[in-house]
Amino acid sequence: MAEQTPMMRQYLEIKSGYPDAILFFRMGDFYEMFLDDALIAARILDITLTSRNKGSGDEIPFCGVPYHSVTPYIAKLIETGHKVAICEQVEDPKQTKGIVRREVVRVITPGLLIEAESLAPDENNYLLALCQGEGDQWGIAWLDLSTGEFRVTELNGGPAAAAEAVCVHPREILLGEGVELETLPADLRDFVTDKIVSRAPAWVYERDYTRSLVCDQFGAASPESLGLEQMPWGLIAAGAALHYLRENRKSAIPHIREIKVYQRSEHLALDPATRRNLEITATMSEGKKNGSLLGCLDRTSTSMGARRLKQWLSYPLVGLEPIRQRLYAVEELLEQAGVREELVAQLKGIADLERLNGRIGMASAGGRDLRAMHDSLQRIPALVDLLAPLQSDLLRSLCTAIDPLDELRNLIERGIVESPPFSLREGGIIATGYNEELDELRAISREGKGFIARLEAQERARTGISSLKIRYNKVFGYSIEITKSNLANVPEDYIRRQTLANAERYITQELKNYEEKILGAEDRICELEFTLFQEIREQVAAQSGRIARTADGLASLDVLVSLALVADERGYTKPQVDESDSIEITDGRHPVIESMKLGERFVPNDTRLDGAENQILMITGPNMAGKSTYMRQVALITLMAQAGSFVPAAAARIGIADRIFTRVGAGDNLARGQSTFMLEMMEAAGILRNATPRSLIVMDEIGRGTSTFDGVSIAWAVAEFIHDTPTCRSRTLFATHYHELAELATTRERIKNYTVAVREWNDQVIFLRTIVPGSASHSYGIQVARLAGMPRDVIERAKEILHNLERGEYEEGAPRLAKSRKTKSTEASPQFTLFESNEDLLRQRLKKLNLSVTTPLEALNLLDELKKMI
Ligand SMILES: Nc1ncnc2c1ncn2[C@@H]1O[C@H](COP(=O)(O)OP(=O)(O)OP(=O)(O)O)[C@@H](O)[C@H]1O
Repeated sequence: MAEQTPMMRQYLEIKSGYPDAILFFRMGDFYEMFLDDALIAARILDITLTSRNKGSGDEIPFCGVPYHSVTPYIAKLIETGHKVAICEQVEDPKQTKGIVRREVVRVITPGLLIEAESLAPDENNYLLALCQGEGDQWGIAWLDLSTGEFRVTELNGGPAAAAEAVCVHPREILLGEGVELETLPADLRDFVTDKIVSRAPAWVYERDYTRSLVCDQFGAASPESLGLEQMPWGLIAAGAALHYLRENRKSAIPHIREIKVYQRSEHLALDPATRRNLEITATMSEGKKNGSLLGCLDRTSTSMGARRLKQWLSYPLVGLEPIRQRLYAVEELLEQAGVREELVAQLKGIADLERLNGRIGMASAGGRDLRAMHDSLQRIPALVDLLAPLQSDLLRSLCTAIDPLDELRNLIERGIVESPPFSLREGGIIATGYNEELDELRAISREGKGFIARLEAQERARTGISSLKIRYNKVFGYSIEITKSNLANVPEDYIRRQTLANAERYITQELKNYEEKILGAEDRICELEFTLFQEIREQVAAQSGRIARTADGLASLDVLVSLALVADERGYTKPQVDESDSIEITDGRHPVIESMKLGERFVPNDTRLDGAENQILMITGPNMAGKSTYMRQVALITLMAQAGSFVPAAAARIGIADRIFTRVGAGDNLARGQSTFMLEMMEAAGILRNATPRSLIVMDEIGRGTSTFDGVSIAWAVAEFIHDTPTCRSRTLFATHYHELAELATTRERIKNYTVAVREWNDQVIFLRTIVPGSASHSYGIQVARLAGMPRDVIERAKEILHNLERGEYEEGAPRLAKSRKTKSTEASPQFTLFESNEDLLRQRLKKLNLSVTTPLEALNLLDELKKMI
């Protein structure tokens, strides 16, 4: 770098402190970027790249954006994963000799965005800090700077930590300097790999330092008083997040006032695969809200409500009482249709108070933000009146939490004009009557303007020049403009100020005097208005705790109203939630498929699951019959009930589940070097390890990713394990194309067979979509292939092959199934035992019998068993 002008030296010095950010270097009305930053920014922002010292061999590439329209440029850089450091001039250039002092006042990172334009209204924007503790303990802290939400927890093991991180869905992840991604547990590494990872210095992850940061931020004497005594790693993660925040934000964050400490066991556990498979908040194929459960249930009126609904569906409850409270509230809002409608009308007029509160707290809110706060608060008294007569505990407590904040509303009403300008520096924000001095200055300015008009008329009369005009211009101030043709009539006391192509501009002493008075007053007005505005904003910020509580109450209210609305429109019913082990659903429907109205009427189905007789429902049935839909519908109804929603069924009793597991379909994870089948087995293994008798498992075609014999053996053994293992014994929906598995119901008392009814007609299959007891005899795969438009020749040939296979015959060049396999494998491997005839099994059973030690009762039982086998 040859050019070392003082300015460039200053730039390089500042830039060296922010190597991983694009430095926006303020120069007058522009932010300039230099060198590599300029190359990156010019490409992403599509702006012109130029260079200093052109042609000298020491060219310095640079580009710039105007300061007043910087937000979209920053947003674009952030969107593409960059950080932006804003470097301002921190002294008045007019008062400075030499180079003006500059400082970075803020670093904007993806996880620390607060600008409304850069944030999706119905999505939180989280920064997640991870800290690995001893014994594979993980501290996780996550915060949304835009709303002030801050949560912390601790988890045992990489998979659990990864599952939580997936659920939080952060925009940015914070790790300690030196923590190599390769050393993270596989699940976490996978999660972190394609995310934006930022680093905090390693020394930050130190107990005393983080402890003091956390206590300081939340005004606590000790971590104990915050409920963090049992979470040493959570505390460090929280402290690291606060450190990062302070380093980058460089200003107070008063709206982050509460730290919510939670345990994973407080919520229905859903592993990442299950969240994906059940399409709870996003569709599997496109990752979109539309088409997911959230999309189907979201009728909220505010962004706060939309975000809260997402949280409720992401974190369903397991506590009976809180679930019931939500359900009672929805029930009351469902019954009170009139109140509900009026609540919706009020809620629709309420802005995003959480984010407004954040911007006000961080002193980045403008006049329009304050006014939006005012207009929202104005709706609260009516809303509270509507809520006051309602009876349910939850609605009553929301009614108390929602605070009309009258004095704040009055303050803004008195202080801020109805439609304030965007800029804070150019006046026009503060209402008349709010401040005496301001009113006086405005009178002077107004008077001055009247004077100008009078002077213009007076000078026209004096000179006889009817085209004479008094003009104002930012550089030259006021002047009298005379066109060239009238110059002969210019009086002697006019002093020339500026020459234009067709005119001359003059000043008079009188005009100069007034100019000073008016412009002086206008400068003072802008200054005073800005000060007054800041004072008002600070007074509002001082109440950020009350605003946060109100916003929180409104968000929950909005969700409850939305749930009631959907329940009403779609005929959902209130589930009876209890601590039994039953799931009993009458006429259940799949909420999303039903709402899509695809042309086919949705056929409702019943479900009965329990720990005594109906633990595992073994569902066989043709392709395309509706097995997956049915199983997902049961899982979704359970999840909805535990989130506090009514459910798509005529009646439902839900014994609370601690976890829902799904093993559905198969997706490759080539990045991790695992095959489809490997992944399927890993997921299944995870389920068998973690499921409890309170869990709900959905197993859809387990084992189909390998050969038939291997697959059926695995499926069989998995079903047996779930049935026989006391610590697992979960309520299970098990769909399979291996019709052999239906045999399990004869030997396992809690396995029941179901199938999806179809009608055969003219070699075609008609799906009736009804789940009935019994098992299917074949899959109708070929008929489905025909429906899918497979060439007729292929269909005919497939039928021929199937026919031969079913008769145990095979022809040269055609597939050989059981026979070929059996001949290859001479020894009876365990999987073949499944297909041995009942006679073989009978023989084996009798062979093992030792009559000398068998009691008469045992003999009788055995006889009974053998009889059942045939
Ligand atoms: N109860 C129902 N009422 C109406 N339509 C249904 C119902 N259940 C499923 N369907 C429709 O049938 C289609 C196939 O359902 P699904 O995928 O559940 O079948 P499947 O038995 O799991 O098939 P496969 O075994 O081939 O995976 C779905 O796309 C859905 O639109």
